[in-house]
Amino acid sequence: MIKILLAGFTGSMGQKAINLINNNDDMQLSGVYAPHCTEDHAKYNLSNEVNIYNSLNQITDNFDVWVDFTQPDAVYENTKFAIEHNIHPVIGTSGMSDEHQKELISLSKDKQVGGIIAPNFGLSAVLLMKFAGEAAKYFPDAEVIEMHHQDKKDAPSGTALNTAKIIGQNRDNSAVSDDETKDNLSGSRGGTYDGVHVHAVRLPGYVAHEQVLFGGAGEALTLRQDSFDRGSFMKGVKVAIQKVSDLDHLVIGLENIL
Ligand SMILES: NC(=O)C1=CN([C@@H]2O[C@H](COP(=O)(O)OP(=O)(O)OC[C@H]3O[C@@H](n4cnc5c(N)ncnc54)[C@H](OP(=O)(O)O)[C@@H]3O)[C@@H](O)[C@H]2O)C=CC1
Ligand SMILES: O=C(O)C1=N[C@H](C(=O)O)C[C@H](O)C1
Repeated sequence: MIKILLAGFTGSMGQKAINLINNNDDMQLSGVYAPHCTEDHAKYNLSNEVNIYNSLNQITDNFDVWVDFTQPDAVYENTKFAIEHNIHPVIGTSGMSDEHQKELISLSKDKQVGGIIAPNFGLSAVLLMKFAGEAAKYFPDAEVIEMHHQDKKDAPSGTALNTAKIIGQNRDNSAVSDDETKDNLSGSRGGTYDGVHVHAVRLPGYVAHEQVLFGGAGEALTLRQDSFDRGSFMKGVKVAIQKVSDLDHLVIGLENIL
């Protein structure tokens, strides 16, 4: 039985994760971490046996896996806490800096605690990132457009940043066309990450979507993925919970365990 602590259980993803755990016989939701939540098991689909912890230092029980769907400003501390307490982190929360990721990978190697940070648990997004890396070898000129629901707290998305990083790692940066556009409206060319322009759209009705546009001489290639429902992330979360203890350090990306 995999004993799970879920952080962010009141949120959109947290509620989906509770259903996933409750519907899998090899998983047990043993605790939830929620600094702002007063006890209200029924409202959040929790059985009364599940402990609600309001601060990290209350967490004294043993857990196997820490599932995190919280907020960018909480995720580093949470992941560090999990690794330091020999709990395997399965991290979906976006917004962790490269420096923090590097530090936690190093900590996980020292402690030999396997874990995963997945910028995206959806297969369509994982494949889009893989294909973008391949396309970037032939089309070095590329831009990323991500589109999300209006409640998303961070921009650009973790998936978009990871896509830009993969493009930057796979293309010949000396072959990228010069861009001397004069920005008449600040921000109109988006932000740049590893030299790749990234644009973020926030609109009601959307869930999570991404396009990567590659341009070449007289031709273009467009890659697109759409998550129409948050349930689309749960297959990836399930695999991560089941396989994370096979790892001996923290890895970035679901593709590492598929
Ligand atoms: N990797 C992936 O495939 C996916 C990742 N995500 C990411 O997951 C995260 C959560 O998304 P979503 O569920 O939509 O967001 P929500 O805003 O719906 O939920 C956020 C949750 O985090 C809790 N929370 C807020 N502050 C803290 C804190 N300081 N410490 C611990 N918990 C806190 C909230 O509790 P309260 O309201 O009580 O403060 C709430 O339960 C985001 O970063 C998002 O980008 C989302 C979808 C897929
Ligand atoms: O906030 C979301 O919704 C999502 N966040 C993740 C991200 O920042 O990439 C994954 C997915 O895009 C949904």
